[in-house]
Amino acid sequence: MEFYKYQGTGNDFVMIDNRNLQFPKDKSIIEKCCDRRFGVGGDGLILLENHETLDFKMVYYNSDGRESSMCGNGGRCIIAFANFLEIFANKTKFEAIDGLHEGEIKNGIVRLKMSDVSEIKNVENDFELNTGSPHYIQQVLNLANFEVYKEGNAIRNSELYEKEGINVNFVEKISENEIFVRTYERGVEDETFSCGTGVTAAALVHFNKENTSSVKVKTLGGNLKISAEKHEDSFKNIWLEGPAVQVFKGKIKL
Ligand SMILES: N[C@@H](CCC[C@H](N)C(=O)O)C(=O)O
Repeated sequence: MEFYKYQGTGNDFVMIDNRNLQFPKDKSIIEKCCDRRFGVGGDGLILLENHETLDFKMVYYNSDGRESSMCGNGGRCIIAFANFLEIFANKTKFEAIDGLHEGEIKNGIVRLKMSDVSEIKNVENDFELNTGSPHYIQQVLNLANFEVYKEGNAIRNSELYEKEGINVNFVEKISENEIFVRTYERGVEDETFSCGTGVTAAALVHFNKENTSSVKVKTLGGNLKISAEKHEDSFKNIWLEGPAVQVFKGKIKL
């Protein structure tokens, strides 16, 4: 079966055109495709499928082989893939697990409209919110030397989150206009180079504190940009923007 590999700021995905519904949605096959030693390797696997009224449908699996909630970088990568497949030229609308998304592509930069966010909860000095996937936000200093795996794994497996899991983001403010984010991802159970729904969550917490509406986000895999509109306690018109690149293509032996 033909596959493509995409990366969005280092968050990497096995991408499959499943418009003919030929891909076997089997946990162990997906897990093996994402395995970096026994398979192609990726933080997740994404299927592009037909949709009755929109341009396409996105089906996302974490590297543990389980279908999961929304993936922001994966959403940007599937927009680049749909553009490559000539499903649309500049602007698109597609369905993902959290609902309808809009997307745009120009000069290799992909913009994805995220779901509205209605609530940011305080958890002691930290925050919890859902940007299509559940996220925990902790602000730290000296993030470059922070033990993301150890601390992220402890929060993700704490009594509060152990059952459903959560993605854990550590955030350092660089300036009013720039933050640095590192993420421990649920379902990968490791730090990834970037997490789109995670940087979006970190940006919304930053907007609340700084009273701003746009921020540049540095991740281990590159830079992203988030903008949003605040309406009382909720955020709307949230856009995640950055590069999404096709890396190679090949054939998977199933
Ligand atoms: N890499 C993602 C997040 C993917 C989903 C996450 N692992 C979960 O299970 O919640 C992103 O870019 O948003």
